[in-house]
Amino acid sequence: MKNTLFPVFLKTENAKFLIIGGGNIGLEKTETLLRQNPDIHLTIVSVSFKEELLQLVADKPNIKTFQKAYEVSDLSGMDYLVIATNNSEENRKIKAEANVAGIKVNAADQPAICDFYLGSIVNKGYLKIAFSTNGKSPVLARRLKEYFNEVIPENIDESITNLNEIRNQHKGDFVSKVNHLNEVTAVLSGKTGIASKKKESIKVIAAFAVGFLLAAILFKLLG
Ligand SMILES: C[C@@]1(CC(=O)O)c2cc3[nH]c(cc4nc(cc5[nH]c(cc(n2)[C@H]1CCC(=O)O)[C@@](C)(CC(=O)O)[C@@H]5CCC(=O)O)C(CC(=O)O)=C4CCC(=O)O)c(CCC(=O)O)c3CC(=O)O
Ligand SMILES: NC(=O)C1=CN([C@@H]2O[C@H](COP(=O)(O)OP(=O)(O)OC[C@H]3O[C@@H](n4cnc5c(N)ncnc54)[C@H](O)[C@@H]3O)[C@@H](O)[C@H]2O)C=CC1
Repeated sequence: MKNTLFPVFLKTENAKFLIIGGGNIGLEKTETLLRQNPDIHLTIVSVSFKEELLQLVADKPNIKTFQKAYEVSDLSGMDYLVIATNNSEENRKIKAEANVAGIKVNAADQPAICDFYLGSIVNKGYLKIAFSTNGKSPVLARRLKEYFNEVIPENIDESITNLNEIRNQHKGDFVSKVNHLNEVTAVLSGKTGIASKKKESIKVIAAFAVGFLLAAILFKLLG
């Protein structure tokens, strides 16, 4: 089993995104990008647009739409491209031209021509988790997102903010700062008795959850 994907978290403030294709998938990907940054710089080029997509972007000056067929000049100045047309031959041509222009490409239903995959995203304020199954089962990525959305407390942001304050106010050198932060977060690491017990119970719960999920999948498959 080989998994060579390298997860990164892109800064979107200054990046320019392009979507080619304004149908169902174009709409889905636009919603996905807007969920991460409502002010994202996005251009959508499409021969025709789904009405819902036009309505979604109507009042957003940061999103530009061009009703026309793709041309290589559309790539000018773009950083990331999501291809979502219904023409896989055209998609391959767009991908090749984008790569020549140094642009990284995602193609919704053609993993073979993707330079990167989109993940299933848990958003809890400053905390962000992205799941990938290396393209093998996107639905499982979505299920994991739903599960962790439920189990991670909404107020995790308070802990992150508190730790950030400790971090910023620390007057010591790098080593003493890391030592201090290690101390205050030791309860999470399993180095204390309480944490190891908690960890054990979490393992048992996780094993049950996975077992339950597998049983449910088997039940569906067989029945
Ligand atoms: C390779 C990848 C490329 C990419 O799109 O980036 C890809 C490819 C394909 N998806 C397909 C199907 C489905 N995709 C979803 C959902 C999502 N797909 C996403 C990502 C990815 N999908 C990348 C790999 C991610 C990874 O590594 O796990 C998510 C996580 C993120 C996002 O899209 O934003 C998003 C969840 C969003 C959320 O969290 O809600 C569902 C379920 C649903 O819609 O509920 C189904 C149906 C069930 C199923 O098949 O599992 C098909 C077959 C199409 C066909 O059969 O025709 C292909 C093509 C193929 O595999 O050949
Ligand atoms: N809709 C879905 O849930 C899924 C769709 N797919 C696949 O993803 C692809 C896209 O799906 P949809 O968004 O549903 O299709 P769609 O037909 O709704 O949208 C495709 C859009 O691309 C535009 N387009 C086509 N050629 C173009 C070009 N040369 N330049 C600019 N725009 C162009 C069309 O005008 C149209 O608006 C299809 O290949 C489909 O088979 C795969 C999995 C699920």
